[in-house]
Amino acid sequence: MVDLPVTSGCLALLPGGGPSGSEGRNKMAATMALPVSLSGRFKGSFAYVTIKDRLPQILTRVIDTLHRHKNEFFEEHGEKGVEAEKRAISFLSKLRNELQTDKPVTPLEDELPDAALWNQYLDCQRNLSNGNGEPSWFQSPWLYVECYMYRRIHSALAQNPPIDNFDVFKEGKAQNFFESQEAVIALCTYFQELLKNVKDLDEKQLQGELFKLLQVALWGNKCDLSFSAGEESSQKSSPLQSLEDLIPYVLVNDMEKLWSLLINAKKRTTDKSIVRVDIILDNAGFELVTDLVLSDFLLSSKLADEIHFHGKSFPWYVSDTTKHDFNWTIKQLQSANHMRMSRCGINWEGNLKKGVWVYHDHMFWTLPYEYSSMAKVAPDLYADLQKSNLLLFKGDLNYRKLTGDRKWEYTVPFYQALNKFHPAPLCSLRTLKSDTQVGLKPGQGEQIQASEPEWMISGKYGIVQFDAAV
Ligand SMILES: O=P(O)(O)OC[C@@]1(O)O[C@H](CO)[C@@H](O)[C@@H]1O
Ligand SMILES: [Mn+2]
Repeated sequence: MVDLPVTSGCLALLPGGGPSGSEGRNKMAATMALPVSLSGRFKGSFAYVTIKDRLPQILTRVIDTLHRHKNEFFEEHGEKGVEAEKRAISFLSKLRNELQTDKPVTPLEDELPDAALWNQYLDCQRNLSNGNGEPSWFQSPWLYVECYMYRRIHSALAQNPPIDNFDVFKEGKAQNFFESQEAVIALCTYFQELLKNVKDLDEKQLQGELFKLLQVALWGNKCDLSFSAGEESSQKSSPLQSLEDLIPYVLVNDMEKLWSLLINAKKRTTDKSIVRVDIILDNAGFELVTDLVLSDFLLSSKLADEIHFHGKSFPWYVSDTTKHDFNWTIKQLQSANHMRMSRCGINWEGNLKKGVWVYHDHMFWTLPYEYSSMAKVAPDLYADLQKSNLLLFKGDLNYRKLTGDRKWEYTVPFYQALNKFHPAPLCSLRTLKSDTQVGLKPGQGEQIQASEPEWMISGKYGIVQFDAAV
């Protein structure tokens, strides 16, 4: 892990920050004020309901999980394990109380490598509040306090050896994987059949298969567990069957642009150059399998030569993928009692060994920053992403961080909401589970709103939204 500069915090909120581009669109983004952040201070908003109801529920589940594992901790570590469990539970109960009573956000007291950055970020939030009280759970930006909660859960465990490596969300992630078994089999079977003749497909057919697997990866994002506050949320039916019916629910559909980018990159590659695609992962379980199938397709069809995966360095937003989840999933597939599934697992392990699949985790992904701050906060990560031909950002939280989690007008161009975050061409594959959306046609949002007030938070709608980074 690199040393991050401790001097930067809430960068996007600093007036005049960031490079000033010569291009017209750049200038516009630099001079326009950013809309206000989504926050629990807007009573009745989705942020408010999440902080009031869903986050305390998640904390209660975490506490229950620790209780349920008490005997296991005792068997593994003796009395020390039980003591650690008690300390972690009391830390988490205190956290839940702070949240529910809208107490000020407190500095982190652990000594993990990112603690200084979090505390710096808090200082910045304090400065921004301009004497309007301390940053607190309901008053501060939703994105900040929600990320902070997951960092405090991490702290509760990390500070309490010998249970410091226990992932409180592991069971839920595994359950989601097992309950999606039928859908995983259907997808692996389809894919293994496709592989048999992938070399003979003409461009039109290749495009058709890419579009299918992109949509499967998009709808795979319905299955996250923080949304259901940890209750089961798995894929029961074949993910390929309903794609046609779901097309009207794809509100922004830039798949053609993705195709052009990939096919042109493939045609331009020489012996020395390679096409690299990066996937900024979201949830483990079924969604991760859809991402791995898409990645395998990109390699097998030679649309890409290398895939780089970016996961989380500690358990995050209940179902997000850590390195352990990534390796666990591939192992599960490998050892499955189903030929097509195990074929997939074996191939994927091979891809990792050959170095054509590379897994990364960077501290930045579990910090509260919006992505427009990446170039300053994590220049090494930004520089790495610049080497990519295409960045695929999976899921809702990534979209919130791409667009800064603000009250944007629906018709604001995606380019503008990215607020100078353009390391490489990028695309968001996301089902809508929070009330922020840009890049819609005039009237499009209002029209859906009129008949379906929950359209932005139900996960029923999705986007494949592309930015060319020029
Ligand atoms: O990023 P993901 O997994 O698609 O979704 C995470 C998520 O469920 O967490 C937040 C609610 O707590 C929502 O904003 C968001 O939809
Ligand atoms: Mn997630």
